[in-house]
Amino acid sequence: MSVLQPCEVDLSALQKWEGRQQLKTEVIHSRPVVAMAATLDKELFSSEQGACLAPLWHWLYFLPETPSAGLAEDGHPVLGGFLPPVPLSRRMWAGGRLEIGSPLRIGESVERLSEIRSVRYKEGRSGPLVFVEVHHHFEGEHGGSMREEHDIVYRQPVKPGTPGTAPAAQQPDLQAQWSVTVTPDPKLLFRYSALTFNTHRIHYDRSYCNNVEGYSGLVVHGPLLATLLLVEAGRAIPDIKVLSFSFRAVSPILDINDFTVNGRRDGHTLSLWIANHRGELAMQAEARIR
Ligand SMILES: C/C(=C\C(=O)SCCNC(=O)CCNC(=O)[C@H](O)C(C)(C)COP(=O)(O)OP(=O)(O)OC[C@H]1O[C@@H](n2cnc3c(N)ncnc32)[C@H](O)[C@@H]1OP(=O)(O)O)C(=O)O
Repeated sequence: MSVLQPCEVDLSALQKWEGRQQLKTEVIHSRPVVAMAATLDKELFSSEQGACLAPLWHWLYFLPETPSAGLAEDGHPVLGGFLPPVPLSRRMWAGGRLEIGSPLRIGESVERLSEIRSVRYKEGRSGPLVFVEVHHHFEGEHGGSMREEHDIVYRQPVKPGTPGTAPAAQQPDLQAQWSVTVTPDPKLLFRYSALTFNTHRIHYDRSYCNNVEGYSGLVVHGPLLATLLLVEAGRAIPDIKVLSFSFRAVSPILDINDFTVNGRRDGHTLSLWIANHRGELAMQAEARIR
């Protein structure tokens, strides 16, 4: 039986995608690591053959291969292939969880098995939401092993030219031991979109972003914010080994203001967060370290 949600989302039709799988194999080449380090002005990570890939830098691999003719208006591949055809048009990266059994290594050939784990409908304070949870299992030829759960959220469209409903503001409840201010300029956003072959127009097309998706500035990539959390943690506490990482993007960071990358360590736990220019929480994360 078809279940229609208040915003006309036929959830049971979308849930037919649950269990769908995709298998890809790729060699972890050094070039993306060199380019990402240049983008962040950091020389922290080795790009030598056999070196461990920094946590979250695997997002520079297994990139989409959809031809331009197969892209939707928002720049993402047209839905209905691997991902279900959710009828809410505003996609965002909502969060994720990562368990690192053994880090992937540069030069290693890695197999990634992806599966649509669940499609869920929720009524959020900002409107109807559909969450698609995708699981990835990475196995490298030299023992690299990671499990990842990725939450993608779809939000309802806004009336062209009007601002969308913003999620409620929250204040971080922790005292930072380190805090770094970042200016999200167009060069940073362009380079991260290029490095991840991400055509989503909310990250580079200001007129589309303002007038179609209703954000008052370009949206900084969630995976870039998460990556910065661990890069700055690594600078604050050298030689940490990340065993697991989980994060949730609670409010968008826009390129019209600076933001801060914050963290603190309590034993084997890192509490990490991104705050906007008003000090409000935009992303919260936790890492287990050794
Ligand atoms: C790459 C890429 C895209 C991007 O990078 S987009 C930029 C990064 N992402 C963001 O900026 C997302 C920021 N978050 C939000 O805007 C809001 O959190 C969101 C997702 C619109 C939801 O806000 P609401 O205020 O409407 O939601 P509620 O707090 O009322 O919660 C309703 C239920 O949803 C669950 N939930 C909320 N947020 C998340 C989340 N981030 N992850 C998982 N689940 C979430 C919440 O727990 C509530 O569930 P209940 O079961 O308790 O009802 C690219 O596209 O590739």
